[in-house]
Formats: sequence, structure tokens, C-alpha cells
Amino acid sequence: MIKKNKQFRRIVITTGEPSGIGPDIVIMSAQKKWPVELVVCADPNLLLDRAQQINLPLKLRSYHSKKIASPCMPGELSILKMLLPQKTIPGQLNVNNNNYVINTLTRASQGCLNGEFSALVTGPIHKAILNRGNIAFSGHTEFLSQINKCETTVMMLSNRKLRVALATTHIPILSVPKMITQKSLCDTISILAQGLKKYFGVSHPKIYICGLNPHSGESGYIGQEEINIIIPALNILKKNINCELIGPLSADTIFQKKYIQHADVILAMYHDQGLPVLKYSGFGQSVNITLGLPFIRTSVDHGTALELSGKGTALPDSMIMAITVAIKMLTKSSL
Ligand SMILES: NC(=O)c1ccc[n+]([C@@H]2O[C@H](COP(=O)([O-])OP(=O)(O)OC[C@H]3O[C@@H](n4cnc5c(N)ncnc54)[C@H](O)[C@@H]3O)[C@@H](O)[C@H]2O)c1
Ligand SMILES: N[C@H](C(=O)O)[C@H](O)COP(=O)(O)O
Repeated sequence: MIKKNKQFRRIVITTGEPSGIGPDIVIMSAQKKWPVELVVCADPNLLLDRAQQINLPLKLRSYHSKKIASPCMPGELSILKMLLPQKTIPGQLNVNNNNYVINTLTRASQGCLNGEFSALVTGPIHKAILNRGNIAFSGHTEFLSQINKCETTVMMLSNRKLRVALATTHIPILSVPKMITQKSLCDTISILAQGLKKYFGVSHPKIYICGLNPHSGESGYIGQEEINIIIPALNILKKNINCELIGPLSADTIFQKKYIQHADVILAMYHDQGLPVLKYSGFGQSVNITLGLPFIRTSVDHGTALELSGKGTALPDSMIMAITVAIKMLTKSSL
């Protein structure tokens, strides 16, 4: 077991798909001073080449787990070396680099578990290229849950105006109704409430819950899931957890000011019920958080944007926010 450094923290960052904008936005985010050591698990040549392509200074210093953590200066990152099998061309996916992507994520996750790192921040991954190379991968959330043996985790995205969590994540729309059960909802809402208390200082979370069907099922005339699953799950939870649960409310009207201003989070039943609203209210200014893992994990709110890679035009705001929120979460959780 590696001793946790009490003075400065180390955050591990994965840059995700090497031909995407992940490396660019990490290098851009490193141009400012951070109160923690940022350790990037990546190929050093990928980062140095990309820094040159986007015309930014970058100095890499070797990461040593036994050295005392110290904050990186602007333009500097610590590097936990992983080698790419093939040189990356910005914007060009290469199935031969898939294992590299998975290995960086696995190594970073292990480092969080064993106490080397205080949090994991991830850059965007391209799900299709991994699957094309026969790696079943539907998202970081599912992958990290699986390798850390977590039965339930919760995806929550947050920006200055809104927090949205999801009852189901990356599954086909056809599978959504059968994946929402009383147990899955009870587990999801319990993790959500615990996460808000532990990391965000919300002592009595107010959680607004969407219905699944149009008009929340219209008293059972447009779908039965509200009556058979969502309402009974909320009734069980109301007796057992210390938080306020409001719903199910129609998803088409739940995102209005009078609810949002009181809600600590809105729970959507599926990906595209909640995330379009969240991203409309602040795409590029939001952070993706996984609750329920044995460590803090944050990420960007956007994808690989292959067409912007290596050009210097990708915006780093969401990556900066992901690092900032990880630091805030670890400060709160250790209070
Ligand atoms: N955190 C993640 O790992 C993550 C998140 C979302 C999507 N993805 C994956 O990324 C891949 C591409 O997805 P997509 O095309 O739907 O979404 P995308 O976010 O990559 O791109 C959508 C649009 O937003 C723009 N954009 C995205 N990030 C930007 C940034 N930082 N600065 C400026 N403009 C930006 C793009 O140019 C494009 O017009 C998919 O494989 C998807 O699954 C990964
Ligand atoms: N659902 C996320 C989004 O739309 O931003 C994204 O696909 C990333 O999810 P993971 O963190 O599970 O990779």
C-alpha cells in the first residue's frame, strides 16, 4: 500500500482517444497553475507532438510514486508513461491503439484504488473504435464500474445552473424500460443522495425525478412504469433515506425554473431525456461525475471532436472544470 501524501494531492488524468482532442485539452489545461500534482497517464511523445501541433509549451517530468507530490508549474505535467503501439495522427482513429486506451484507464483506476492518486479525471474516449476492435465498451462509467466490481454507479452531469443524473446510461432505447426496476431506482437514488452529501455538502438532498413515459404515464393510460415501478420505488425510499424525493414529474416540464431552483439534482430515466437539457444549458461548461465508485472520477461533458484534434481550436473549459470539481470533491470528502 502506497502512503497517501497529506500535503499535496495527486490527480491522475487519462487523455482518452489519442487521435481526439483529449491530449489537446489536457495540454491547454496545464497552462495554468494547479494546487495539486497532475499526473497524466499517457505516451510522452503523443503529448509532446500534440503540444507542438497546437503551439503550446509543455515540459514533462517523470512521475515517481515514492516522491512527495508537488504541484505542477504552468506548462508542466507529470507523466506516468504508457507507450502507444503506433504513432497517432490527429483526427484518424486507429484500432491498433485501442489497448493503449484501455491500459491507461486501468492503470489510472488501479492507482486511485491503491492510494497513489486522490482522483481520476478522464478525457474523451471513442466508444465505436474500441468496439470495432472487439473491446466491448459502452462508456467509462460502465467500464470503471465493471473493473472495480461496483454493481451500481451513477452518472451525474453538473454545471452552474443544473445537475442531472441518469437512471440508465449507455443502452439502446429499446432496453430502457426493462433496465429500470424498483431495485435499480432505489440503488441509484441512494447513491445519488450519498454522493451529494459526501462530495457536495448537501445535507438533505432534494431530488426531482422524471417519469419515463410522456406526461409521466398519464395515470397509466400512456405507460405503466410510473405506477408499477417508479412510484413504489420512491415510496420505499421515502421511508428509508434522508432526502426529499419529488416525482415522478413529466420530463417535458420538470426542467423549468420553479423546479430547478429548488432541485439539488434532477434524475432522468435515460441518457437523452436528461443530457440534451443539461448540454443545452451549458455544453462545454459542464462536468461528468461518476458516483458510487470507490474513488472520485470526473470527466468532460463532450466527446473526441476528431475534426478539431491537433488544431488548437478545441475548448478546454470542460476539462478545466473536471479537474477543478475533482479537487473540490476531494476537499469536501476529506473534511
Ligand atoms: N467523456 C467521454 O468519453 C465522451 C463524452 C461524450 C462523447 N464521447 C464520444 O465521443 C465520440 C464523438 O462524439 P460526438 O461527435 O457525438 O460528440 P463530440 O462532443 O465529440 O462533438 C459534438 C460537437 O461538439 C463539438 N465539440 C466537442 N467538444 C468540443 C470542445 N472541447 N471544444 C469545441 N467544440 C467541441 C464538436 O466539434 C462537434 O461539433 C463518440 O464516440 C462519443 O461516444 C465520449
Ligand atoms: N454520456 C456521456 C456524455 O454524453 O457526456 C459520455 O458519453 C461519457 O460517458 P462516460 O463518462 O461513461 O464515458
